[in-house]
Amino acid sequence: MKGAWRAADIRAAEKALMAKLPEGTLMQRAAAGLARRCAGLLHDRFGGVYGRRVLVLAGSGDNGGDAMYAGAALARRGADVRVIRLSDRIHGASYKALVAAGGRPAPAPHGHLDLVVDGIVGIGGRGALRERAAAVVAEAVRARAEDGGAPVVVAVDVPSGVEVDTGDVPDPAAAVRADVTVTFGALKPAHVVGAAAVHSGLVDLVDIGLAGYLVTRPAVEVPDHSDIAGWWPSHASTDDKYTRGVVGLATGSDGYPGAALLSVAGALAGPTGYVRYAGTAQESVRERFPSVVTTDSVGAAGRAQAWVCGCGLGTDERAVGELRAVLATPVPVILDADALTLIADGSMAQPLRERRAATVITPHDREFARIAGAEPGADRVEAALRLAAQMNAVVLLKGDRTVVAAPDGSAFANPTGSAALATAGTGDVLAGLLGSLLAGGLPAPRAAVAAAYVHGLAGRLAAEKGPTTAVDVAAELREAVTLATR
Ligand SMILES: NC(=O)C1=CN([C@@H]2O[C@H](COP(=O)(O)OP(=O)(O)OC[C@H]3O[C@@H](n4cnc5c(N)ncnc54)[C@H](OP(=O)(O)O)[C@@H]3O)[C@@H](O)[C@H]2O)[C@@H](O)CC1
Ligand SMILES: [K+]
Repeated sequence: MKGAWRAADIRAAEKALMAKLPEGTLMQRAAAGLARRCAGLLHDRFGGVYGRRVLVLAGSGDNGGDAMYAGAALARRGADVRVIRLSDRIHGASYKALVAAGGRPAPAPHGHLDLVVDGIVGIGGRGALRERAAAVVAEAVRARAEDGGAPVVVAVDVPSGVEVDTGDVPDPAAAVRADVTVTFGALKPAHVVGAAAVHSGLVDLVDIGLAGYLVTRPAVEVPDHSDIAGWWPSHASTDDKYTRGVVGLATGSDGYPGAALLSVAGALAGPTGYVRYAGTAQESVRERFPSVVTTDSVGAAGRAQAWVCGCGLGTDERAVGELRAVLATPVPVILDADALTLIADGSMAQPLRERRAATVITPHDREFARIAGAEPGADRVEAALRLAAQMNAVVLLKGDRTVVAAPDGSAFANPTGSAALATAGTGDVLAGLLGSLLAGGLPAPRAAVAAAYVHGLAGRLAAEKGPTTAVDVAAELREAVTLATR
């Protein structure tokens, strides 16, 4: 698990570390790491640094300082380095070093470029880029498009124009879109959540010795393969289908039988051996998945270790009764889609409050708004945490980088998201998989994180093969589980 810290926490750690080091050491470490990464990229793409055309965009703070010191290092290796100074007040020592190494000031982006180094703003940036910087970024984007996608864009610490602490991008047209972001000391939320995560491109973390000085809890954590593999319920040879956990699905309706099938497909790819389906789509479920035991209602189904409720369930009287039956069970419950619509008017407040086992809700932004009264807004992590605390439930807030927030204040960002998942029915697959993980005994936050991770991988695998439907995502789940858990 990697943590991401907000700017204030990074600054506090930096201060504590700097107190033990000679002045300027951290910037030298950061700039050296940045120069190394830039040289590596030039080497990979163009075979070397010598003669390559590099443009440094330098803002008024230390972010510009990092960029100009790195530019100086590249100039010393023979690169043709120009710098656009975006403020009258720029980091003096690094500018001098750059000029001494052969770098030259430039008024505007001009001609063919191989590499742009974005040192406009780092963790000191606030709001959308100011006019001058925004104009240069827009001009660089236009020139890049005309030049067939060249140059490579490297953001220093964060892509300029994003909100570091939230991952929001107030003006996407005027924010840098990086191929690679070279960041220092620790990840920041902008690298892992919201639109800013997409603007960051590949994120490369340079160690500057900060780790031991980050004493606060990270704002958000990011799982990797080893977390998922470590958490995934393993099967002892003595397990039978019951000890592996039974997941119950109260999903689908006459109007939406497909949602039942997709949620079952998701559940079958999880670690549990036994899936019970309770609903009006029993016939299609049995036909398509003969191993699933079906009944027409939650009341008639036997026991389960977790219930999934809502995907395609509808919002009629019958659906309300099924939701009440699910909420009354003493086991973990996932509320998705129509179940979220049904709880939005507050009519289920009491049964929800009375639950002792975990509740997980899986809203997209509009469903979130129905429950919370407003869309998540700029700070998706904070919004999800607030709702989690308010409802005493784990919130899985869907998005390009799905956020999982728990009532204990922990928050996670899923790194495997894919735009391919923004298509009808993928949420049903996710809910089924999540149900299986809960029935398999994972604590709710981990189950939600692991389900989002594997589901995201499946989305990517499906997208590699062409236009993606929820059926394609379900079909890739087994492969995704194998990849994530080995
Ligand atoms: N922390 C660490 O461990 C290390 C940090 N290091 C580096 O330092 C960086 C932080 O440097 P920093 O504090 O000087 O701030 P930074 O991000 O350069 O920009 C602030 C300036 O930008 C301006 N500005 C603000 N918003 C703006 C906007 N929307 N549009 C346009 N301009 C805007 C604002 O101007 P002002 O409001 O003052 O006019 C302010 O002066 C950090 O990201 C990393 O690269 C490494 O060297 C070593 C280890
Ligand atoms: K930057």
